[in-house]
Amino acid sequence: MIQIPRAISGNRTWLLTRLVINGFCQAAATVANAILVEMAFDKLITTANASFDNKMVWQIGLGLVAAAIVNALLRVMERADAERIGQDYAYEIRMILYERLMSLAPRALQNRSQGGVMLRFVGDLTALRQWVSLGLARLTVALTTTIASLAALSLVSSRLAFTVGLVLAIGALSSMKLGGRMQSVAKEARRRLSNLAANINEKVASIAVVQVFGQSQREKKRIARQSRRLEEAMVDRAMVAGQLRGITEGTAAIASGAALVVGALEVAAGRTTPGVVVAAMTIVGLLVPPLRDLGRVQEYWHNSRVALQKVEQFLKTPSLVTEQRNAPELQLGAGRLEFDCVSLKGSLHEVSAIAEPGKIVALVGPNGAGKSTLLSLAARLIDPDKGKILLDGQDLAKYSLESVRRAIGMAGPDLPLLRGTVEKNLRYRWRDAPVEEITRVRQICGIDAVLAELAEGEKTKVAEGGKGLSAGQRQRIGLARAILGNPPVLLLDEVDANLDAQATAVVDRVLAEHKGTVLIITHRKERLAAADVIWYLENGRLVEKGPPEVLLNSDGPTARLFRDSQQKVLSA
Ligand SMILES: Nc1ncnc2c1ncn2[C@@H]1O[C@H](COP(=O)(O)OP(=O)(O)OP(=O)(O)O)[C@@H](O)[C@H]1O
Repeated sequence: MIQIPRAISGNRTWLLTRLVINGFCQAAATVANAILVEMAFDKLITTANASFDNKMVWQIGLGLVAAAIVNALLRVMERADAERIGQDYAYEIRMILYERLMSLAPRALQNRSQGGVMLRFVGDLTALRQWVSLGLARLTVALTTTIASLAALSLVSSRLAFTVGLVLAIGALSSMKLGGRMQSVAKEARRRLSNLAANINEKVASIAVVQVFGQSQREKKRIARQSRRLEEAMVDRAMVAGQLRGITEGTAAIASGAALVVGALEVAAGRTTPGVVVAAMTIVGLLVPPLRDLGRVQEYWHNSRVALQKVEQFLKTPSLVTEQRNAPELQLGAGRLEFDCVSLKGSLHEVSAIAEPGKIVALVGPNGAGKSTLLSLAARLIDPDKGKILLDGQDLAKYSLESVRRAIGMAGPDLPLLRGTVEKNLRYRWRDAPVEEITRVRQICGIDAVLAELAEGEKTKVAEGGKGLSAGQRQRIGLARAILGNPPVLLLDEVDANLDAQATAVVDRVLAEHKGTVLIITHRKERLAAADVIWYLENGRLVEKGPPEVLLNSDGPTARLFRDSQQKVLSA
């Protein structure tokens, strides 16, 4: 199980140390400010008439300006360091999440909502970053500054320091008591945001379904309902956050008042000067901005706990593919692909078959028979529960995933084009492919004809999934992407389903010219003629295998499947 790094570790420990130093420096500037205020009060204001020192006024004035500038600069540095520490933490978790995402089998991800997964990368990371940079970092500096300033004050008047410290401590305790409530409202707000995001994400992806079935109004009502619920949860959260802020602001005001009252008593008792009281109030005044921010720290903390839980849950998703540590590279060979008693729960049962090098195997069978699963196993998009898959005698499970994928080319509806240019998609498998290889692939897949139809040729922009191109154009680019580099094994999943004769001709050309072994899933009888052998699957079992001329002319399940479908077409 991948461990989530601690918020403070590695490089971030140094950044936090810098923040602590910054806190001490802010305390020093605050205390310097307070001392100057005390001097101004005791030496100039209360004795102004006796001996007014013009030079001292200037010195104190300049000192106050210098302290203010230093404080402002320290706040700028603090903000930058706080952001750095939060961004660094978010970066580390983002990379862990991405690595995990890439190690998951597409099938493992299919059971999760896309919106939910997106939220891990956007909302949850924001919550974690906010906690570290706006919560933890702020807390560190504010605590350092407060403790150091109060310690300095206690040297002049311990009673004043104690009074201010006590009020601040009571304020902190009362805001902590609200923590439990904050946790539940933060969780609820997060849950509702997640529901809304998942729904909107799905509607964006399936806009045509909503429109075709005339459900726009119903879906609008659903979004409105979810938005209202989110609004309520957010207002609840804001109310608790407001209460927390009220407590911190009230605490600051009470601390000021308490310093004034206790200071008055101390002055009356002759234990301190009015200047010290004013200095104490100045310190409280300077502590107010950081304390005000602290009101939100708990909110950030609770948001981050919820986010962390979600991130942990995501990291625990079973990957369905396991790569051995330091797995060696698979050696490329002629492309002999062997399934040795392969089983996958719910999909395949003890499938054993060999695709000989350079042969074309047509996978046929009714829907849900396990054909696509067999291709996914060959590409190691999923690992079998039992049995082995061997490529040129090498057990795929023992070799690095990258080297296995280098040996495999794959095309089909589950492998859409990516956002970017046509060229980027063509070269996706091999960025620096030599011109001759690109030319070969372009020729086989009829890419030049596609480019001639596009205004900007290779530079034409493609949206996610290849939107913006016709199904035939997408199919050709997808095929070209798969055969680039001439992989020893080519896996084609219904690449010509529902396409015209021109598109079918492209598949014929690929089958004729590709030198490696090909496994092709097809529901077209004419496609079987090009195959060397047919594997017929049903209910996850390999029921029949043999050359097409034998299987299609026997009374076996393959012949029955095509006879039945033909009859259905004729009677329709
Ligand atoms: N993401 C998934 N999680 C769990 N089981 C799945 C998943 N995808 C498919 N299956 C199951 O695996 C079995 C085989 O499905 P598969 O898609 O391999 O069949 P197929 O022969 O390719 O079907 P079709 O011709 O409809 O594409 C089915 O019972 C299906 O329910």
